[in-house]
Amino acid sequence: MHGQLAGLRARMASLRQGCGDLRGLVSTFTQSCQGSLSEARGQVSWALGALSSGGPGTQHPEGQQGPPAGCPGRLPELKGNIRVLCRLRPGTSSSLVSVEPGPGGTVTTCYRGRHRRFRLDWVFPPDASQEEVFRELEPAVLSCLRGYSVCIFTYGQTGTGKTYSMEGPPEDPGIVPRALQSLFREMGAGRQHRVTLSMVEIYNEAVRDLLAPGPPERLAVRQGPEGQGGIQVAGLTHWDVPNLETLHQMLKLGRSNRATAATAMNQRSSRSHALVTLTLRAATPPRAPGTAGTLHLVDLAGSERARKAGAAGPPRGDPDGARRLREAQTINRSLLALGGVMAALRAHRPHVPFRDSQLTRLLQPALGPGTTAVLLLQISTRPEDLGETVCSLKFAERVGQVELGPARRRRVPRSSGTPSSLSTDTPLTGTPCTPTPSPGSPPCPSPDNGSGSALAPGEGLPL
Ligand SMILES: Nc1ncnc2c1ncn2[C@@H]1O[C@H](COP(=O)(O)OP(=O)(O)OP(=O)(O)O)[C@@H](O)[C@H]1O
Repeated sequence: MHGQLAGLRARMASLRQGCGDLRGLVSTFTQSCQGSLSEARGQVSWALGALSSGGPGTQHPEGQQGPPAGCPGRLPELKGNIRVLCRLRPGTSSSLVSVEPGPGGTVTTCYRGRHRRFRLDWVFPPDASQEEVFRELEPAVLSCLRGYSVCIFTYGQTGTGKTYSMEGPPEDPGIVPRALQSLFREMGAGRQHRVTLSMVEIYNEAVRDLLAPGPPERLAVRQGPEGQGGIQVAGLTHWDVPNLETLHQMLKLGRSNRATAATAMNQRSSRSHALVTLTLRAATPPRAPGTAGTLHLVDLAGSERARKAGAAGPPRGDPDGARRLREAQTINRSLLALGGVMAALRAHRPHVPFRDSQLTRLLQPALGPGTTAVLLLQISTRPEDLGETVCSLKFAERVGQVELGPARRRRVPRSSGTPSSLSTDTPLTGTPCTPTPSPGSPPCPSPDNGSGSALAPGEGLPL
């Protein structure tokens, strides 16, 4: 009898535990349904309002502004298109390029006697401040805290200000430092999120870990396990970031490891594509699944015509010139591959050639269904750059037609390990650690266990 009673008690306890688990799940599910419903309601009412008042760009009744840019409720985002912002580099102004700045702004060019007008989601004039540019991106950045995947990438001819917009000088910081500050401010002192960072560059088609404890080595990129999608980068280090200060130090370290060189077009030209990935995993109530948002900040190397950039036809025995030429060729090839991917996505082709370059392979999860992507196009107004300015604008206009679908939040099971970097659905592996890097000296991580971390136009683009 005693034995049977003890058995029954144990079964009762386990049933109670099961009931508790179930209650937790039901309550999270209800909350998540309510959140999605109110988001959907907001989208529908905003869309109806915009339709009845004649579409986007029309005046809203007083006090009834549309949802802020980048928020899921915005009308153009019902289809989840890639948003395209355009920033003009300050410098020689020319009557051949004129702009109507602001939302739904335009850039008009006159090239070889032909006028063309490009409409973009937002146009920033040459005197736009770093603050103005970031204000337009901030809602998208903050949505990562709620589990959305956001990718912001800069694109444009060499020397047009991509790194300036992304990083900015210390006295006038750009998107990356502002985004980090904004995220940490939003999380507040009683932080509910675990933040993880990784940083890679693609130099001459080699993927390198900019935050590796030793000298950056070439990392292998491969497809994730069958059926789980995603990309894996073997040996990539992910770092737990305890605070904003540490994050800034790590980014400074990563930037100093990035390949740059002087060219005829830019004294400090980035010779590689740089990808910074932050994963923000929400701490969750017991037994409930959490969310893991991802922010990808991508500073692409600039497209360049080899001759103009001083990289063409190096005299014999000029190793630097030969190196610049090879860099320019690989940069242009990978940007061409990006154009190919965008063209396939735009046309909803069943096969998207993500495998054509390391850049597109790494960007695959960031351009997947349900992600939010923003392209910041940088252009020059100098008459001698006009051909490339028109080329970049054509590229951007077509990118703006790519539909990724309405943004979706990413849910993760409670017990997952290291957050994935560029992946939305790859299993999480690795040994996270809490580094305390000091400027100039690499932090001391426990790199991945070797099984691979989940990573989740120039001339004539094929669009
Ligand atoms: N909005 C701006 N205000 C002030 N200076 C700017 C601005 N945009 C660019 N610059 C300056 O122009 C120069 C080139 O900018 P930057 O290095 O950011 O170009 P890039 O597009 O990243 O070039 P690359 O592709 O060669 O790396 C820098 O000296 C930068 O400070």
